[in-house]
Amino acid sequence: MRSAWSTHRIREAEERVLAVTPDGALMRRAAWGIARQALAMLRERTGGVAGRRVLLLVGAGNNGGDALWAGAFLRKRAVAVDALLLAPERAHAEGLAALRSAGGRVVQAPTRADLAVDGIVGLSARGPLRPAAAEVVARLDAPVLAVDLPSGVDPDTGAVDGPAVTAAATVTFGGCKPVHFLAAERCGALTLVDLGLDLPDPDFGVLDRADVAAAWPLPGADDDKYTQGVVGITAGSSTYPGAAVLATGSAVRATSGMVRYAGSAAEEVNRRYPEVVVTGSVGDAGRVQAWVAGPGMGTGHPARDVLRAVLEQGVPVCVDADGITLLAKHPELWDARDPGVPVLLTPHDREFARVAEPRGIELGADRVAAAKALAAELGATVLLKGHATVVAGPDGRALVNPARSHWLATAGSGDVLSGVVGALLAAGLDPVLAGGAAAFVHVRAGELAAAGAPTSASKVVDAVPDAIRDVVG
Ligand SMILES: NC(=O)C1=CN([C@@H]2O[C@H](COP(=O)(O)OP(=O)(O)OC[C@H]3O[C@@H](n4cnc5c(N)ncnc54)[C@H](O)[C@@H]3O)[C@@H](O)[C@H]2O)[C@@H](O)CC1
Ligand SMILES: [K+]
Repeated sequence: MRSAWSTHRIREAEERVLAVTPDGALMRRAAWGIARQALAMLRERTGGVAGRRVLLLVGAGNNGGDALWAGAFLRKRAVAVDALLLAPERAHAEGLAALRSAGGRVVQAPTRADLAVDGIVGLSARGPLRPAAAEVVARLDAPVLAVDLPSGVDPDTGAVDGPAVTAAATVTFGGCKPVHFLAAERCGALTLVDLGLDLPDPDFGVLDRADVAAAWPLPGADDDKYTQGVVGITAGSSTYPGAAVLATGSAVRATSGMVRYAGSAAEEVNRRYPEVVVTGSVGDAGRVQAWVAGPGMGTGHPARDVLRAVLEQGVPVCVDADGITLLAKHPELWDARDPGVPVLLTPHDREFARVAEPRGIELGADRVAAAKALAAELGATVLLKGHATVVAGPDGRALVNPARSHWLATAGSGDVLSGVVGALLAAGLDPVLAGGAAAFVHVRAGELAAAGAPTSASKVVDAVPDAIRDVVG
């Protein structure tokens, strides 16, 4: 698992190491990491390094200092290095001296380059690129290697509110920052240079394939259809039977355990998935180990009563879509649950706001903080959908799942996710891990279904087994 720390935590840890490290040693280690990556990129793109051209974009602080030192190292490999100083009077003095004495040039306007190094702004970045930097960046045609993070993107939230760098690669130092996962597409390939920092618990973790494989429940020799966890789905309505078919189908594809469906779309569900045991109501459904409630179920009083019946059953519940709206409209529904039993909400932004705003929690740029605050307030796990999905538990733990493509932005995609979450909750996974692993497999299924062209939620459902195979295989 990779982890991310907000900038103030990285800074505190850096200061402890700086206090016991010779002056400039940390910066030179960081700069050497940049130089190595630059050499690798030059080799890969141009077949060599000697005589290739690198343009350094140098801002006012230590981020620019890193770039200047990296330029000095590159000169030693006979790379031609030009430095464009965006705040000449505040450029890092030692770094500039090192570059000059290694034969680097200071230029007044961008020069032709095989690679640009973005040392405009790093940990202290606030807001988008200022106009002078924005103009230079807009005119670049070389690939960009970002020092620490792509300038103009908020380091702690990944928010982009104006001109910003899109890097082909980023080299960061000491520990990853939230931007690296919340705006992964701006960072390109990420490398971490170890600075020997003693870091506290991270702000959030990022599951990799091996973590999801280790967590994914696989049937053993002694398992039957009941022991792997029975999933109950209550979803759909006469207006929206499709949501029931998608969520149920996705649970069927995600587990070899049993799936039950309770609701008014029983016939449609059974026609498509004969292996599902269907009934008209939650009360008649029989025992399940977890429920998924909400997709397309409506927001009227009958749906409210169904949700209450589900919450009263004392098993983990994934509440999605209309279920979330019902919880916002009828906060007393929370009283129906046993507080010791996990509830996992899977809101998109508008659903999140419906539940959070009456409780004084705003969904601002810091999506991780907002999801954590709502999870703590509700005593429930919150999976906030978005380009990067955030899963926050009531105990302060959080996971982020960066998306790698946009194909999952399609109608019914959320119903598919909730079915996978349900399968994992029924198997007994911790809800934060269930949310994180489900989001991971959901993204993979989306990629497989799309294969580079628009797809549909039904196709994503069908791709779930391939996605699981791809992860656990
Ligand atoms: N602290 C350390 O020990 C280390 C720091 N390192 C580098 O130092 C960086 C942090 O350096 P600094 O704290 O000096 O600050 P930065 O270099 O991030 O920023 C410098 C100044 O830029 C200005 N600025 C802020 N937002 C801007 C924007 N949008 N457009 C233009 N200018 C803006 C501000 O005046 C800010 O003080 C890290 O990102 C990393 O690259 C590395 O050398 C490793 C060691
Ligand atoms: K930067």
